[in-house]
Amino acid sequence: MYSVKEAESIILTQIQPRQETEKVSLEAAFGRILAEDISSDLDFPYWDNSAMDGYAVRYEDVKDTNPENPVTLKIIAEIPAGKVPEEIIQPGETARIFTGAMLPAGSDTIIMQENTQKQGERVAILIPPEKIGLFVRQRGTFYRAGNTLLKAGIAINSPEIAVLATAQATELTVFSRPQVAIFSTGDELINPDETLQKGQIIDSNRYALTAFVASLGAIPRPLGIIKDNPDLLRETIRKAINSSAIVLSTGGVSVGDYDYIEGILGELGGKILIGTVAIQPGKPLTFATFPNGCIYFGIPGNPVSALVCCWRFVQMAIKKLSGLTEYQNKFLRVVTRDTLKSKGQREVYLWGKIEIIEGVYQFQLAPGQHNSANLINLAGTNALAIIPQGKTTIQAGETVEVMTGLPL
Ligand SMILES: Nc1nc2c(c(=O)[nH]1)N[C@H]1C(S)=C(S)[C@@H](COP(=O)(O)OP(=O)(O)OC[C@H]3O[C@@H](n4cnc5c(N)ncnc54)[C@H](O)[C@@H]3O)O[C@H]1N2
Ligand code: MOO
Ligand SMILES: [Mg+2]
Repeated sequence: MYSVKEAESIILTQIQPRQETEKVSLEAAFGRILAEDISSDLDFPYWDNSAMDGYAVRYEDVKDTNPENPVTLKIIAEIPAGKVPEEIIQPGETARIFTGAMLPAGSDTIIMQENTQKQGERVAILIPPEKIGLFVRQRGTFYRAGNTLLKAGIAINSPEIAVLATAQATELTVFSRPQVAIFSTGDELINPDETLQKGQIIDSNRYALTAFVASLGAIPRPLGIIKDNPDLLRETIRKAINSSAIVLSTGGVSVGDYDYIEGILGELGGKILIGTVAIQPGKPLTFATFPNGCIYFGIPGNPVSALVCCWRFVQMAIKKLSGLTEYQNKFLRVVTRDTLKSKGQREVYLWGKIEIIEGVYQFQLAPGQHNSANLINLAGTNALAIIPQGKTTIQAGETVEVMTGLPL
């Protein structure tokens, strides 16, 4: 049995970022992972421009002005945004200017309108600027042409979309989304639209895992419920490993007589690198690789175990494979409002919520039973509190390590 850290390292070692890329338009780039470094041949700002509606002045002219005896300047031009100024500001002159408009030659400072008083063709500058260059957005001060703007391996969200638009990257190269096959195993399972007969269980894992995979930007390929029948399982697994980058099955990985997954993976040429992990819930996690590069996660069937394994292990695997540079899980140390208990044998993950209470993050256990079959109180959670192996109690008020960012 591997520790959680050992299992994490075994899994990550096997996963290489995919090489397949595709071109997408800027409009279709949101949520994708950039596969090329982006740079621009434009400085940003593109040219010196005004940060305020006001007057473009020479600092020398106005630095000693005051409200009692203001300097007045002759207005020789009006420069709205978009206009290229032709006039050169000489001593004693100014130009009316608006936010975003190009600075006229000769001027070096902007006086905001509120600190002036217009007097026909002239304007009185009532308050001196604190420094030369005030309210001028100088060319190239945010970005110099030719440098890297965005690095390959980042997720494209709204801020990156703005940068890409400004860099005129109307078509860009992103990593293509990996396909993830998903199926549930078990004779007892039925689909949610079927009538429950005695002894049966409604398949929730397939739906949970499909949503989980989609939330990571990969393409889920749900393959349904497969009976605990070695021939059916073998055929399904064979097809899945030949058509997907990652395969996720749930159930059939423990020590029961109907737990066939591990044996079949071996028969099909899979290399089983993990059979059990000292994690609760989720101990019978199976991890295997195939010669064609396919990665297989045999995930325990209990619904909470299934999602905890996905969050702890499959999440980073999908992220790394998808090309994301930041694929590691995120951990925080926060105060727990509840006392957290463990038998001490495995690393225990308790589901709950981190909430901001009086401005500080705190962890609160999900109410109800903490049982790996209780998927009901998993709803609404956003974090897993971790009790290290060997530790039995973390008292309310103490700090606990919490894994955040669950893609629910
Ligand atoms: N003798 C032992 N028994 C068990 C052990 C053990 O170490 N020794 N480990 C337990 C742990 S921990 C877990 S977790 C489960 C894992 O079991 P399997 O992965 O083999 O899964 P199944 O036996 O097929 O099912 C377990 C449980 O989960 C329900 N299930 C299965 N699939 C679904 C689904 N798609 N949707 C909803 N619920 C599902 C299934 O009905 C069972 O109740 O083994 C323990 N046993
Ligand atoms: O490890 Mo199992 O996943 O507790 O139910
Ligand atoms: Mg079983």
